Amino acid sequence: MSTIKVENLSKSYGDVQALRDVSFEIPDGEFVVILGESGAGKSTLLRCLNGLTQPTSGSISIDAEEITGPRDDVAMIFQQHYIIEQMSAYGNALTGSLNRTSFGRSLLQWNDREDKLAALEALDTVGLLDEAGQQASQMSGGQQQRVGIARALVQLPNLLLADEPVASLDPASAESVMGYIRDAADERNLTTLASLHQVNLAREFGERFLGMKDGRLVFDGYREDLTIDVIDQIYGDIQTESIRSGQEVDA
Ligand SMILES: Nc1ncnc2c1ncn2[C@@H]1O[C@H](COP(=O)(O)OP(=O)(O)OP(=O)(O)O)[C@@H](O)[C@H]1O
Repeated sequence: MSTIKVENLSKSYGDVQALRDVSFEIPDGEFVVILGESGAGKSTLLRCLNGLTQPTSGSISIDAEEITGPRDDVAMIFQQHYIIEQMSAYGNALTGSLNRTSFGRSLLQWNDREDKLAALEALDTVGLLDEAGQQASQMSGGQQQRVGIARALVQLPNLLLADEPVASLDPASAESVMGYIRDAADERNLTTLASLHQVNLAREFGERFLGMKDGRLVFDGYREDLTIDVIDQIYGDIQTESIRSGQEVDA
């Protein structure tokens, strides 16, 4: 539920220029997929958006307010689940309210009624309401990732970021988890940016696409504009050979 404006964003790590003069705007509620080869700058862009990395130059604003560090209303889903294995799915989801509750209270589940309702609603969104009491360690990788999504939703974010959220899952689980992320974003009209390696998944779930190469934004457009030639431009020919023959693609 936020408008994002990225202006002339650059980031260098010593001699490595991870982002080069990247600019774009995302209107409220759009679902954006970031594509690019390994090292193209996708994670750096997401880390700048969640305030964990300071850009070398340029700026990012959310609803006209410049990002200067981590914010409670920006949630991130990672490739690794980072969930607490000994805790139930419900307990893990509740930790998303940490920004509103002390960690101790959250661990003891002394949360407000609203937080508990938010946790149950989020578990419902990711199809895990019936498994709310199940210990996370007993769950599959895909279920654990859905718990991670629920936790991000309990944070009540205005901006949802996902860095390779399905990279460690098998193709069927990856598709299912992407579906849950998309549904969660649609239900809550959440502005979302997700980086993905799998071009086919990106085309299935993305609304708008940002293509990155060597730290530059080389494509910004919607599904109908994401042609094979554009994918060639982002990845080179190897990727698209498999797309043409209809195979699953992993960048
Ligand atoms: N903390 C860091 N220190 C030094 N160099 C870094 C750091 N983080 C990223 N880089 C470099 O910046 C460039 C962009 O990296 P980034 O992780 O943003 O790319 P990416 O597109 O997310 O790649 P991947 O898909 O492999 O995660 C790469 O050359 C990478 O080696």
